[in-house]
Amino acid sequence: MTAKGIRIEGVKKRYGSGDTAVDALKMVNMHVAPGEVVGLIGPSGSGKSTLLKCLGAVIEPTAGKMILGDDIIYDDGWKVKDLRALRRDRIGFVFQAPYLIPFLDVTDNVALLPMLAGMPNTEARKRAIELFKALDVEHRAKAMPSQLSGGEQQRVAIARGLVNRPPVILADEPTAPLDSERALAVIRILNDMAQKFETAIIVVTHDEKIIPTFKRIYNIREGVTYEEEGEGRVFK
Ligand SMILES: Nc1ncnc2c1ncn2[C@@H]1O[C@H](COP(=O)(O)OP(=O)(O)OP(=O)(O)O)[C@@H](O)[C@H]1O
Repeated sequence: MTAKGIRIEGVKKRYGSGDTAVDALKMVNMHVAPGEVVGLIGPSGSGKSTLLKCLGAVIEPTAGKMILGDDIIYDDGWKVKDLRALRRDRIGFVFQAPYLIPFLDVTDNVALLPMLAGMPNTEARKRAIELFKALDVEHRAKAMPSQLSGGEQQRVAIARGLVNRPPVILADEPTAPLDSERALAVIRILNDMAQKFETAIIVVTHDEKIIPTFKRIYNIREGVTYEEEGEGRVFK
């Protein structure tokens, strides 16, 4: 058992109340160690988005415990005062679409988040460029988002997810629009970044192309998580 990374114990989420109540999460147990990338899979309506929203402190669970690093962030109620800072500094998000701001160059797109956290512009841009080096898009640092290919835009979006050095990254269908080769490249990058920055990464996916790459998978069915061993095919 690791103290770091993310640990979820007995998390439940009920939407609404009375006759119309929906128990979207009935029993969620998960742990993801620093440096690990796990898959979260499950049929439509099984609770994947609800779980990501709880983990990302976007909605409040109904019960259970969530531990981030050494801190209990939720225990039948939020245990951190500033949820905005928690989302900004300790959780990185990567979505299916890159959602880059079209009128900022790609470096500013990534530097914006540390700047919101109070980092001076030059330092924030420097940090963005360091990530671009690791992600092999440094040569595009001054380009506008519309001048980048889809795969390059997704790498910039990954840099944005990593830039505040969060201990956890939540990736929601990050490879859905990509072909096989690019999808596997994104997974390889996420694995490299997880190890380099000791990040715990959760990838929600339906993408058959990448499911065999995970060493560990959480399968969620009707709001209950089941841990499974994955094939870990590419990264054995
Ligand atoms: N805001 C809400 N109010 C009431 N019920 C909700 C709400 N959001 C989701 N649900 C219900 O909770 C259950 C889980 O939904 P959720 O969106 O988490 O599933 P999912 O696994 O992400 O599905 P998909 O793969 O289709 O996106 C579903 O029955 C859904 O109808």
